[in-house]
Amino acid sequence: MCLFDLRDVHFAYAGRAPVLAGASFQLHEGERLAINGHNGAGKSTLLRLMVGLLRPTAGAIIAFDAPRQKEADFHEVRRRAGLVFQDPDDQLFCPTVAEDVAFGPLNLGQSRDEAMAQVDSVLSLLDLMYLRDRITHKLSGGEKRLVTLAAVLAMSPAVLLLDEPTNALDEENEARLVEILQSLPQAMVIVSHDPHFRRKLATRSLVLRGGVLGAAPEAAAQCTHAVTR
Ligand SMILES: Nc1ncnc2c1ncn2[C@@H]1O[C@H](COP(=O)(O)OP(=O)(O)OP(=O)(O)O)[C@@H](O)[C@H]1O
Repeated sequence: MCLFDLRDVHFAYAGRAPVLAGASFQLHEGERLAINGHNGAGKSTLLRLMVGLLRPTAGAIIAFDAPRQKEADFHEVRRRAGLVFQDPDDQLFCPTVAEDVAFGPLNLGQSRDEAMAQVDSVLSLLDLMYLRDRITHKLSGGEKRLVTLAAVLAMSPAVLLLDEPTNALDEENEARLVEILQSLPQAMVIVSHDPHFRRKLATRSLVLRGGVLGAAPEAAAQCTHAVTR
């Protein structure tokens, strides 16, 4: 099944030069697609377009087999595709870690008990139970990064969109993150500047350059699926 199909997507921020100039790619079930590209190439912009936080100026976004255009179209997309933002402070806003992780499940209609059980399950999976009752804004950068992943996983998304997930992580936590992500069944898009991390996880790699996506040099060593550009 094709989870995302971006076709010839163009995008520019108001009054700025185009960031995306015909970006196309597909994400299929079971894939871990790495996207690389220089600073400012538009990788975070691409992820934001996928979940409707930005709208393309031209082109099509098809997600979970339906074209998505209006805000209402993206509500379902945001339930099924969890975006871990590059900056954890864009994502964490509750007083405690447990409340931040429970926020998504509660928003999806789970009872308080169900949400709290989900919090414990996800924090245990990530070995983060020791952070459960900590005040979120007093966490270290790496701790916040792991909590944002927990908050997204708590919503059991079908697709994970990870924007620089290793930022601020030490070697031990990066290795643990690799293990966790390898063990997850979800398809994912991994935006990362870390070639080692990409090599360990990606089943396919693309590079965003000049506003379009193309095959990455490291792709030769990987198992490849349908690459559209
Ligand atoms: N809200 C905004 N308003 C105007 N320009 C923006 C905005 N957000 C990003 N940009 C610009 O759009 C371009 C693409 O930014 P984006 O964050 O998508 O790049 P990126 O590839 O994720 O970069 P990095 O690797 O540094 O994280 C950059 O030139 C950036 O300065």
